[in-house]
Amino acid sequence: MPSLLKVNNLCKSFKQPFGFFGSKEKVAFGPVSFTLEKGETLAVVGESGSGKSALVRTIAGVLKANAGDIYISGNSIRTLSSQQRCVSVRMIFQDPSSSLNPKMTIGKILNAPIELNTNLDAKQRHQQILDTLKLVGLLPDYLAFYPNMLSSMQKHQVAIARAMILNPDIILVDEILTTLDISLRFKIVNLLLKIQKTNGTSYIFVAHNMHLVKHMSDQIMVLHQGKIVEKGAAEEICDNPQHEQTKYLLLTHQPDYRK
Ligand SMILES: Nc1ncnc2c1ncn2[C@@H]1O[C@H](COP(=O)(O)OP(=O)(O)OP(=O)(O)O)[C@@H](O)[C@H]1O
Repeated sequence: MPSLLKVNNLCKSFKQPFGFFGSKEKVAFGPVSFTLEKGETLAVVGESGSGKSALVRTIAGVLKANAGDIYISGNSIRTLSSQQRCVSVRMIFQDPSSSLNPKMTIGKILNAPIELNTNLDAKQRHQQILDTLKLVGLLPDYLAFYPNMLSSMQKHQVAIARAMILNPDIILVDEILTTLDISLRFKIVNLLLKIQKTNGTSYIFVAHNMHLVKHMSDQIMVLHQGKIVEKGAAEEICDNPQHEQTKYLLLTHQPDYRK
């Protein structure tokens, strides 16, 4: 049986201005290869600029790869329509506060992806929105609220609801915990784990901090200057790191409860 997600020799580089008229290629990451199975969490860790966000943005289709292939359940994403891709893979962006449109109510924010990507009628869409709000622990009253009326925690819950609204197989989570204090971080991690248990969702979880992801990930992949320098079972990587960069990340980020 094919893996839920297979990433094969994926590469991304950006053109940067060089000299007066020239340009040069800046490699963001690659070549990167890995697989992700149903219900599994892969943490992508690395120092700032190591290519983590560019990698998940490329998998989400926000950025176009320069080379390599992505397969979902054995199908190349080149053969999938943008709707099929949206239903399979959703992304939660780095800062939920700025990624929620301040001019739209929560109801409209959650309705947009279903209206764009499914044939459900208004009643069915409303029911799906209510079910998803319940899944993330928000009351139906929030449908009429605007993002500026929500706490930081509630904005994160809405961002998770927006990612879950189409019940995707894979959610890409790009460093959403950095703006939260420790107790809220654990609440969000617990919410993501609860959703994974009930819906069988797979996560690719981008983080700086290895201690934070140790207990919520099945695998950890360490990126350094765009290359995978270490990859394996989360406990094994944290307890017995082999690469200097992994050792450095473990040393520089102490467990959160000690901060
Ligand atoms: N839109 C862009 N244009 C040009 N270069 C970019 C662009 N996006 C990223 N890069 C470059 O690609 C490299 C990887 O960036 P990326 O944002 O993926 O790193 P990161 O590991 O997610 O860092 P951070 O943890 O700080 O978010 C960096 O050198 C960055 O400057």
